[in-house]
Amino acid sequence: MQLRTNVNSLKGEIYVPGDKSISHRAVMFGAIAEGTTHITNFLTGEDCLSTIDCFRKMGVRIEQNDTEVIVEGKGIAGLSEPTEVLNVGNSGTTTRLLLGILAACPFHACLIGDDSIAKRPMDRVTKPLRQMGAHIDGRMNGRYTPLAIRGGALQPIEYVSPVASAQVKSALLLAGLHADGTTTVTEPHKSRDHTERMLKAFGADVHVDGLTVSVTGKQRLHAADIYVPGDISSAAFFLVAGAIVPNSEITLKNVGVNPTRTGILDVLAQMGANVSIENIRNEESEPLADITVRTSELKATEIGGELIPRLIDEIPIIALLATQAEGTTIIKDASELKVKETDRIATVVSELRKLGADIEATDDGMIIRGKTKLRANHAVVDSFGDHRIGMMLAIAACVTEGEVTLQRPEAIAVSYPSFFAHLHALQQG
Ligand SMILES: O=C(O)C1=C[C@@H](OP(=O)(O)O)[C@@H](O)[C@H](O)C1
Ligand SMILES: C=C(OP(=O)(O)O)C(=O)O
Repeated sequence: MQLRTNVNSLKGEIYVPGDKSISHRAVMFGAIAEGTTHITNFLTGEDCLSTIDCFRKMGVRIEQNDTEVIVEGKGIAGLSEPTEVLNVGNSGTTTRLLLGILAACPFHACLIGDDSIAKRPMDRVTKPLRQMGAHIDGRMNGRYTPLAIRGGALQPIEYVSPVASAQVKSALLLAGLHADGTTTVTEPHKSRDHTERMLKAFGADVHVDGLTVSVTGKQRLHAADIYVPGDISSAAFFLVAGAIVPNSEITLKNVGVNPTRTGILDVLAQMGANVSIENIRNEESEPLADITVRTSELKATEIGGELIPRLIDEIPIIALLATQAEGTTIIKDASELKVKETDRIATVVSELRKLGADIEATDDGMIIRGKTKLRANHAVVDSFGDHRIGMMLAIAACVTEGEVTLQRPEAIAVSYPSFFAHLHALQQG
């Protein structure tokens, strides 16, 4: 696909699609709850459709009409043994959270995904789930898909996770809901807390104490109505675009601003971006706001430590932002990037270099020197099948002089099917 380069201005108002993390959870929790769950502003990205497909294969009735979803929950005991393999597609969240649910189900299920999923470590959940009593087998002793699981009676666990991962935390809490006692998970830094918030909305007893979360076992969930806020990880592409493209002003409406997800806003502020956040509402469950960004003079910054889990999926687009900031930006403590849809340290560095960026990989992040005028002489860049790399490159092209072709742009539909429609609308604005 030929990308639009050297864009003069981006102007307008965008409603980014629903949050991916929250959409997955709404379907999963709805499926194992008792009663009918109504979901609005659901993300129709491929990852969330994989989650729906897996639960339908276990006998759950799910009606999906664009962004409206109705889940006929049957309770955990109402799931049935799938006659087909469960295909998680490209979705790490589906794989890991589903394993947590299946650990409590007394039947056999097989999980497969695409080539990217087959490279991502699943032992971070299969090991503790085995300790709780689930029978799991798979390639490389259960490290990689394909995986087979037979769940059943579970013991609780007190788990100290080596990584700040909401997927690990959520998988163990979901298993813990059905164990015989109290399960606790402690993480090194706080990861996104959508599971904790949504379990409460489904009537569960969840206790949060700093970095430790606990659930008592043998709990039942009760159906809830869930409104999914706009995904800040999708908004991030236009927050950066608005800051770096000349003559721009973009308002992003109804964006989720849960504090465990707003690291990107902290970084934009540190770098001097012209961003205003208005109309913050709904703070009890999942807070929302309208965010406006205007073209900005940017300065370099350092990003690491507890900030990393609060912006982990935004690092590719933050790397682009740093190429347009004066000075040296250092991103560290981010080795988790190596086990995402691609090794995002390697793919960000290789593809931005093709556009002339001064960027180098380190063991746990990258170093970016700015400000660089990006230029391309018929460059061919590649998403490598990673949606966030694809979107980052489309925004990079907006500030590049020359011609840029993007390979495998279709990956973007994993989390933001209307991305190019929104980008074009802002170019007309
Ligand atoms: O729980 C979630 O919904 C997610 C958690 C994060 O992964 P990790 O748990 O691996 O950090 C994030 O990168 C992913 O996009 C979604
Ligand atoms: C890492 C991501 O998702 P997942 O782990 O669900 O594949 C992402 O969306 O950037």
